[in-house]
Amino acid sequence: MLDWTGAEIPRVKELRSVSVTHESVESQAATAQELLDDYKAGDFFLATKRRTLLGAGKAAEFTDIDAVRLSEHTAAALADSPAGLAAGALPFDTTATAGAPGRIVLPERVRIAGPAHPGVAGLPRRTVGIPIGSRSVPEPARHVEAVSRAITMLRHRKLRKVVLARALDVEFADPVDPATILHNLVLDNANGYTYAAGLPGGRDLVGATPELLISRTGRSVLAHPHAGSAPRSDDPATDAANADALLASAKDHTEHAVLVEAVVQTLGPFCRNLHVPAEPSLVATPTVWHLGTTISGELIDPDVTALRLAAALHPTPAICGTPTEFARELVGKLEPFQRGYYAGTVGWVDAKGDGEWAVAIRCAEVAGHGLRMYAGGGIVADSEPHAELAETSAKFQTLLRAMGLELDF
Ligand SMILES: C=C(O[C@@H]1C=C(C(=O)O)C=C[C@H]1O)C(=O)O
Repeated sequence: MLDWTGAEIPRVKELRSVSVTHESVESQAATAQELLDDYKAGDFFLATKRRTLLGAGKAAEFTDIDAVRLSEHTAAALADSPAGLAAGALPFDTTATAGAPGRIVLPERVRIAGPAHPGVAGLPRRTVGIPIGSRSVPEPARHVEAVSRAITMLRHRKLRKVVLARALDVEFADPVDPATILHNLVLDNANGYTYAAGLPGGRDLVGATPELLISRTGRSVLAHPHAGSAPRSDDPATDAANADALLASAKDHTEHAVLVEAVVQTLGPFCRNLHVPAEPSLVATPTVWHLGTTISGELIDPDVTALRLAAALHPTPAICGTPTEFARELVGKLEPFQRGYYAGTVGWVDAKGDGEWAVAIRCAEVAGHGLRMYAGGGIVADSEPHAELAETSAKFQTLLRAMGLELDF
């Protein structure tokens, strides 16, 4: 099995100059399907409702634990380079000195096409491979215990919210190609952000998240934080009942309010005219319902890039908790694994500072013959431990479906 925590990752930046081509949809009419077909392990890929982006090759690479420093290096490199765009991933923990570093690449070749859907909808699915073993980390009963411990702390009011996750390892008979998982994820997810990013050590992060951490287009800033979840159901009546129960759930509205408050507080100094709807709305993914709030604002200082905003916001209480430091510490104590890039952020930033950064959830880290999937949920004082376990199972379905796996765990 893989050693998910022990890899020695160099925290140096390297830069070599190569010629870079930045082909946009205007200069080359690539289709989203072509970009998906051309994606290979190590590349950066992002499909959204508006566009499909493929960054291939590596003109320059920056790795740094400190997300703000990484955003500054990236902005400086983009100013001096014909690359036009940088893309990559930040880990969950951007404070751990020995943890996984953020990794930003200036690709040698960037290609942008229109949205993948509806064009890809009829494509055949790909077969990911034959699984030979799986393991829940921790055992489901231990996750329930961890949630119970967190609830005790929440009731003592040291904490308002904490997000606890569990992992699922799957090992295959043959090496896993992230391209096959990405292909199926793109087919399954017409909305949201379907992504792949090369990681240090030759691994790949692949996933489909509904959640936008931040986007910047000129002075226009958008965040779409999510908190509050309920499973989808194949039975329309149950599905609608689950959505109604979520909209009526005081616990889920509390989880959501803590998140929106934190996002608004962080964006406040960067933006004017922040618009925050009074109530969240329902977001549908193929596997989970969520509560989401679209927050928009106008950037005060145009030099603040999308990546700099992502560095300021991350980690939000959607994936960490409140207060941040205490929640992060508790996550480290209660989860028996390092999150790595799960619950980090993936995205791109261009030379103007525009970009999109999505919350890296509903994902797997792929390496060699195996992969590790992650799913978590926000816990507040009136959470119920077994319901939290069920919530993580529903969230695993995004990846399990894409891999054609029906696992009971
Ligand atoms: C942490 C995850 O999801 C986050 C937690 C949510 C919740 O607690 O309701 C909802 C959406 C995400 O912000 C995950 O999918 O692993």
